[in-house]
Amino acid sequence: MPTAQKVVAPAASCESQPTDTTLEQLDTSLFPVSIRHVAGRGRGFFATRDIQAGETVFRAVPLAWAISEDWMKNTCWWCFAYNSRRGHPIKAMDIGARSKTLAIDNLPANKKGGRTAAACSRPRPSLNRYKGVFCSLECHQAAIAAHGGQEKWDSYLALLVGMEDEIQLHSSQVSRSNKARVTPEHSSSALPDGGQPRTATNGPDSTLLCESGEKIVASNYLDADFDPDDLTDDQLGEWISDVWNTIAEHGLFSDYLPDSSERELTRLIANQLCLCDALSTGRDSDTPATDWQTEMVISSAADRVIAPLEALFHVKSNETEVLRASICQIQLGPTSLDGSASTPATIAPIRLPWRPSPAQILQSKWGSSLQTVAGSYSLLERAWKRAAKSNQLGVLSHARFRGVYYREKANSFGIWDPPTDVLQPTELVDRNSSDISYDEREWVGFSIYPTAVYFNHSCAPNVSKMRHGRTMTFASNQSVQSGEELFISYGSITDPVSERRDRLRDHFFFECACERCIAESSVQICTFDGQF
Ligand SMILES: C[S@@+](CC[C@H](N)C(=O)[O-])C[C@H]1O[C@@H](n2cnc3c(N)ncnc32)[C@H](O)[C@@H]1O
Repeated sequence: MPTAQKVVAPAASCESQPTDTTLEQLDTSLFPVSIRHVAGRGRGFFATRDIQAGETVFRAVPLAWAISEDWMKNTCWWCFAYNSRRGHPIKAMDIGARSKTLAIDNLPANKKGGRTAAACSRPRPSLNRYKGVFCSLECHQAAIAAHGGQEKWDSYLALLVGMEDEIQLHSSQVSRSNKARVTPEHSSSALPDGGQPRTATNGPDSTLLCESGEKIVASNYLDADFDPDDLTDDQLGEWISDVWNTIAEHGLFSDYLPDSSERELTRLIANQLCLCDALSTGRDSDTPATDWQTEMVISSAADRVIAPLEALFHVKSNETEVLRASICQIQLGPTSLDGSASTPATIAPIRLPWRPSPAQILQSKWGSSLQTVAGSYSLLERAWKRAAKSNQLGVLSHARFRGVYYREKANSFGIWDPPTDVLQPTELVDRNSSDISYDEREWVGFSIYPTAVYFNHSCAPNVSKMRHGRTMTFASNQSVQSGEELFISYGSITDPVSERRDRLRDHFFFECACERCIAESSVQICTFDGQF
């Protein structure tokens, strides 16, 4: 999301690979669509009958969302109504709750503003307020209901305030450096090499410094037969989970201050976790994921959303891809934790060769790629602990956090004002006509529409999106024949092919293989058949 959030993006991603039979079950008589598997693109929406231009083909309500930090006072937290000039009248924190539960710790202050002695060992009361607003009392009530009642809503606000407090605290502490540092207990003295900084390794020809000070040519220690692709996502997921246990236990990356777009994503994750818990109350957590997907599509027709809570625990392929890409580098780390550094890392098929120490994680190149996500998790975890009545918030774990993070990273919809798709049907006729510029619209946040995850992208889409309040409606912008695939666009489509494809790669991590790109490209396009 950090890079992708200013782009109109689709929700996406399902982590389990359902069979085609299951996908066919997603047919719903309420919309003229079914979801099928298509070679090269994973799943997609298909027309189940001839569709006229302008017909509604699908509708979705959001599961979670985050309002941009810049427009919090101007955008209704519930219905996304945007008022650029005056903002909205009802402030989330003015309605009763602040004095009761929002202060992180309602400590008595003495007359000079200091705290009493008894209070000194306790956390400071919050100086921050959550800036979110509502356009009406109805929206405010709807938000409370969605969270499962006043107490849970107040706790959620306390969490957001806790995040502000942590950000403020860290801004002052980390203003000089936004990089993760090795804290004393995990510092260089804990390194197997006795404090020598280890050379970052870049690949088979890199060197690293061992305990003995001896430089090892890493390529000597690579198993020539090893192929990271031989490891399944589950195998990698197990190892990733181990590493994250170390990260969480030792509070690694807590020095890292996420930037504003990462904070927005972190707020969205907080929102999703709290809403999921509220929505899941009383549900059978053993319900298979595919049944949840079916239910999600059907409930979408009734403008309801249900929470695919247990789906968060499946390892996401984009998370394992990150590891797979740098797996050779990881194996080049200090070869053992017991000091037998000259023993080459052996590659076990199921478990990777070593569980890195905190210092090794901090210093490894792969570890630094975790900085953003682990730093954001650490921020949320601290805020979670700070929040009054945090037991009302449900459970925060790195598995849940990672589940949402990797699932939604590139798969949210931008919330724009005005709320229409940039591309209108008439503009499709003449692709040379100037696009309504994204600059003419305001990006006020982003949201997750889990039932709309199956729309694939085309640079000549036959479906346009229109947001009505929080509901996203998908309508055909041309006539579509039964059996044809329905495509939306994931952003502006008026750029030249190379720019369009670069943007999709950078923001959504795939090579566009739409018909228009193929027709306009001289290069061979590789397609992807997997799924997030
Ligand atoms: C929002 S998801 C769409 C649903 C997805 N096909 C699935 O099965 O989960 C976006 C993903 O679909 C695939 N995709 C969508 N449009 C594509 C296109 N034009 N060319 C290639 N792959 C595409 C990419 O893998 C992309 O990451």
